[in-house]
Amino acid sequence: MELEACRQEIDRLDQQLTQLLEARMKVVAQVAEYKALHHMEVYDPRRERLVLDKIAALASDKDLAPYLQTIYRCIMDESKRYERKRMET
Ligand SMILES: C=C(O[C@@H]1C=C(C(=O)O)C=C[C@H]1O)C(=O)O
Repeated sequence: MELEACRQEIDRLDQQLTQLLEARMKVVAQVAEYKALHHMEVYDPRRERLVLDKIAALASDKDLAPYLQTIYRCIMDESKRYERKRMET
């Protein structure tokens, strides 16, 4: 595939990813509300371990699993940052 065609495909996928990540963050905001109400910690290492294991299991190309897990660690870090911000207000 030519560079321009690859970049067009990346742009199309980024549009989908942005929508999905936005939807994920909206659910994270609901989790923050629940945790605030029930006096729970934002960071749940057990749940994060489960998410990372699930991502590795879901990856059809196993060579990509460690990269996807790194991306997910970053996503979950930002989820926690957003949860804490939501809990302040
Ligand atoms: C969203 C949650 O809060 C945090 C963020 C997580 C995530 O983004 O998947 C997972 C666990 C928590 O550390 C949760 O507890 O489910």
